[in-house]
Amino acid sequence: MTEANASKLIDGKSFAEGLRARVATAASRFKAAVGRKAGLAVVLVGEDPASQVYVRSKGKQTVACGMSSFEHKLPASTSEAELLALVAKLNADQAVDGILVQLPLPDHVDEQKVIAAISPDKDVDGFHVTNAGRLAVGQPGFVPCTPLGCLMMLKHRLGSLDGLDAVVIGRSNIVGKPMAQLLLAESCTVTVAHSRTRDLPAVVRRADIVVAAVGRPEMVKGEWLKPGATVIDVGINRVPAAEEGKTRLVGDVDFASALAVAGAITPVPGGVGPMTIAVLLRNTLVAAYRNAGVVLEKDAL
Ligand SMILES: NC(=O)C1=CN([C@@H]2O[C@H](COP(=O)(O)OP(=O)(O)OC[C@H]3O[C@@H](n4cnc5c(N)ncnc54)[C@H](OP(=O)(O)O)[C@@H]3O)[C@@H](O)[C@H]2O)C=CC1
Ligand SMILES: Nc1nc(=O)c2c([nH]1)NC[C@@H]1CN(c3ccc(C(=O)N[C@@H](CCC(=O)O)C(=O)O)cc3)C=[N+]21
Repeated sequence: MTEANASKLIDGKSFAEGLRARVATAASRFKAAVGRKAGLAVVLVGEDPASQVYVRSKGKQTVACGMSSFEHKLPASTSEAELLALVAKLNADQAVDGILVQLPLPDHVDEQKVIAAISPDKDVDGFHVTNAGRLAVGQPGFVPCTPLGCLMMLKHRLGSLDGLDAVVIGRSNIVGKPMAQLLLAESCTVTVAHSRTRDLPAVVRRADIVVAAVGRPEMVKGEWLKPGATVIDVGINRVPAAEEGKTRLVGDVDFASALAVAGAITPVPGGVGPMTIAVLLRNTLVAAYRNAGVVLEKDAL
C-alpha cells in the first residue's frame, strides 16, 4: 500500500487498544472505590462458530481489563422460559453490572421478549426499548456498541461532524437506526438507505460520511463515493478465499476501489469489529459506576 493510502486507514484495532487501556484504569479505580470488580455476563445460546469466537474474545478482553466475566453457554434447545429465568437471575445479581445476550437467538426464542427482560440499567448492548428511546430523545442511557464505536472513530478522524452529509446504509435496530440517531445528534444531515432505496450509488455520492451496515460482501464500490468521503465499513462477511476450503473476512465495502477514492476508511478486519468489543467494556464500566452510585470522572473513557 502506498504511504498516501496507508494514511487513509482508520485503525480500529489500535483505537480499541487505547479505549481498553482507559477502561482498565477506570476499572481498577472502580475496584478500589467499591470493593469489587465490575462484571459482565455474556449469554450464548447454541453453537454458531462466529458467535463463539466473539464471545470468547469478549470474555478474554473483559478479564484483561480487570473486570469479571461470567459466561453462560446454553444449548440451542434452551427454551424461552429458561432464558428469561437466567436473565432474571442476572438482573438480580449484584456482581453483574452488564448483561449481553448474544444475537441471533434460535428461532423458537422471541428475541424482543428476551431483550425486554434485561434491566435497562444493565443493558450494555443498548438494545432495550428504554435505551433506544433515551437515544432518540437525547437522554443519557446505553448506546449500542457498534454505532457508538463508529461515532468515536469518526469524531477522532474528523473533529466536528456539524453540517456534514451522512448516509447510513442499513436500518437495523442494532446498527443502522442508532447510527443515524448518533449522527443526527452530531448535527449531520442524515440519510438512511435500505433495500428499497432507489439509485443507491447516487445517494451515496452525496455523502461526506458513509456508514455501510448491510451484510452484503463488497457491495459499496469506490465509484459510488464522493472523493474524500470518510467510509465506515460495519460489514462482517465470510466469503470463500482463493485457497480451496478456506474463508476470509470482507466488509460491505469494496475496500480496494473505495481506498482509491475515500479520504479515510476502516478496514475489515481491524476496523469496527474490535471497537465494538472495546465499547462493550466501556459501557459495562459506565453501568458499574452508575449502579454503584459512584461518580466516574468526566472524560475518563
Ligand atoms: N462489526 C461489528 O461489530 C458488527 C458487524 N455487523 C455486520 O454489519 C452488517 C449489518 O448488520 P445488521 O444491521 O445486523 O444487518 P440486518 O440484516 O439486520 O440489516 C441489514 C440492512 O441492510 C439493508 N439492505 C439489505 N440489502 C440491501 C441493498 N441491496 N441495498 C441497500 N440496503 C440493503 C436492509 O434493508 P431492509 O431493512 O429494507 O431489509 C437492512 O436494513 C452485517 O454484515 C453484520 O455482520 C453487525 C453487528 C456488529
Ligand atoms: N447481543 C449482541 N451484541 C453484539 O454486539 C453482537 C451480537 N449480539 N451478535 C453478533 C454481532 C457481531 N459482533 C461483532 C463483534 C466483534 C467483531 C470483531 O471483533 N471482528 C474482528 C474479526 C473477528 C474474526 O476474525 O472473526 C474484526 O473485525 O477485526 C465482529 C462482530 C457483535 N455483535
